[in-house]
Amino acid sequence: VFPPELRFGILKISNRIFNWLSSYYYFDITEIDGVNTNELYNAVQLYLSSSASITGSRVSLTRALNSSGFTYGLANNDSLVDSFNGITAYWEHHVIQRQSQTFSWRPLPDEKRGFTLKIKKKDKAYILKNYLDYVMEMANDIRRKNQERLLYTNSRGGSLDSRGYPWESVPFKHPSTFDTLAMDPSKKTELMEDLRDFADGQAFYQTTGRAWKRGYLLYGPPGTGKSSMIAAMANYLGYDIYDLELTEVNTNSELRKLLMKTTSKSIIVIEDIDCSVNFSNRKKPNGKKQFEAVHPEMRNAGGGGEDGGNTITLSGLLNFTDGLWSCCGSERIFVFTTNHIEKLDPALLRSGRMDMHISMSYCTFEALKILLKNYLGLSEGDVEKNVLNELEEVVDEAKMTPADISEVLIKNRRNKEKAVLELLDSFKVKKAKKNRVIDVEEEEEQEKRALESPKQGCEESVENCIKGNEVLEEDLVIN
Ligand SMILES: Nc1ncnc2c1ncn2[C@@H]1O[C@H](COP(=O)(O)OP(=O)(O)OP(=O)(O)O)[C@@H](O)[C@H]1O
Ligand SMILES: [Mg+2]
Repeated sequence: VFPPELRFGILKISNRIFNWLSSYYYFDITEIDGVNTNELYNAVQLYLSSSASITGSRVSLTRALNSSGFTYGLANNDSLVDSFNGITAYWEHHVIQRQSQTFSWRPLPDEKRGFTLKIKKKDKAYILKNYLDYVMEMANDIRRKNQERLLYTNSRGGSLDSRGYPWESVPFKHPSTFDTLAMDPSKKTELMEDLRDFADGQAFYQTTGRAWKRGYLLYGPPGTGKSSMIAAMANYLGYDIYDLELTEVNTNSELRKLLMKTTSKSIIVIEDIDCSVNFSNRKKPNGKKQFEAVHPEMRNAGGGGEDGGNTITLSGLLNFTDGLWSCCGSERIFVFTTNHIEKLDPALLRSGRMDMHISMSYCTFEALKILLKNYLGLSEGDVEKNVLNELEEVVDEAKMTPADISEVLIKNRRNKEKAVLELLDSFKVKKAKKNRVIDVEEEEEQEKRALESPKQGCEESVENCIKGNEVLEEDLVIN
């Protein structure tokens, strides 16, 4: 009816009248907010997935690759009513096909998704203040209760996915727990208490003005349970794991972006930190510390600035764990692992950065008892007294890792007695080998000393002689 030039104006006016007459407010929660993924969208989806199953509305069912459970979701373009403290909230899910893009800096998903929340105007203040916080909290709870934790990796390098996310994730299902971890019980209890204090310590961190984060350095020989310990930590606290592959990160700013995209209640892991970075090249000619990632192109790319050049610098890594950027989220744990703690820069080790240094070492008798219980179901009383005594005698000197021991136990697990005896044999063989090596080394050392001694004596006498002359000369000058 109306001419085209009037249509837009009339639509605008009619919208205003409608809004004025309507007793409802509408809030749009889109999946992608500008360039970033909207966390509220994901939370609403998860929260409604629990309510949708109750009200019997139409739901969409998904099961992610490798996932152990189904995820319910509000079906496309479906709606649902939820009530919160006597207030009614209407949710609607929109899915619109996106028009084909001619040009975009970043590819966007084919569908544009979002939720619309409809609430009475009089409830606006209350809903905005309490309800949305409640939705976020419930979503976090649901995720934790599902026991479905995620393991994230940045193996794609610096490239982002269609939702602007640099991390890829898979469901995390490592079965390691503190019960299955063989280590000194007192150390284990100390660590578990520390983790619990951290997770419950929001108020403490707030009052002391500290960022709510904690750093752990796990060090020790290969096969002593460092990676298993990280899995146990994640399972104990119900946190996600971000496994940061430093060799895939090209610059400090990329590192910072990765950090910004991690969520709270997570463990950020850098495994084998001494191998991911080139320590031979830490000192720049001008004396500044350089911390180049071992990356073929980067080695050729050369220096770069202290920050933001072509390489990751030590200061970039320190900022990542301890600087202002490290608290862009909260409740985060940093874990570094290494086989060679002596190779690490002291700046990385100081408290505040790595709050706890945990040594994972060769199997002790206490740890052995845990392995026997877990692998063979044998308690201390089930093993013959003399065998147990022998095990206790040799275990420390044998210097076997829990990984070596678990191999012997797995191989013989059908016959428990044989498994224990074979383990004892392995201990003895290992101990004997070690003693032989020590004997040979000592012999070699003695031979070397014998060969060097006349020469040493000669050199010493020459030195003394020179010194004597110097003294004489000095005396002469003084006189
Ligand atoms: N302390 C331990 N308690 C129980 N099992 C262990 C322990 N240490 C090692 N294992 C077993 O040995 C295997 C290897 O352990 P893990 O990968 O945790 O060692 P790591 O210290 O991370 O080694 P690396 O330094 O080579 O990365 C695991 O599958 C685990 O079953
Ligand atoms: Mg490991």
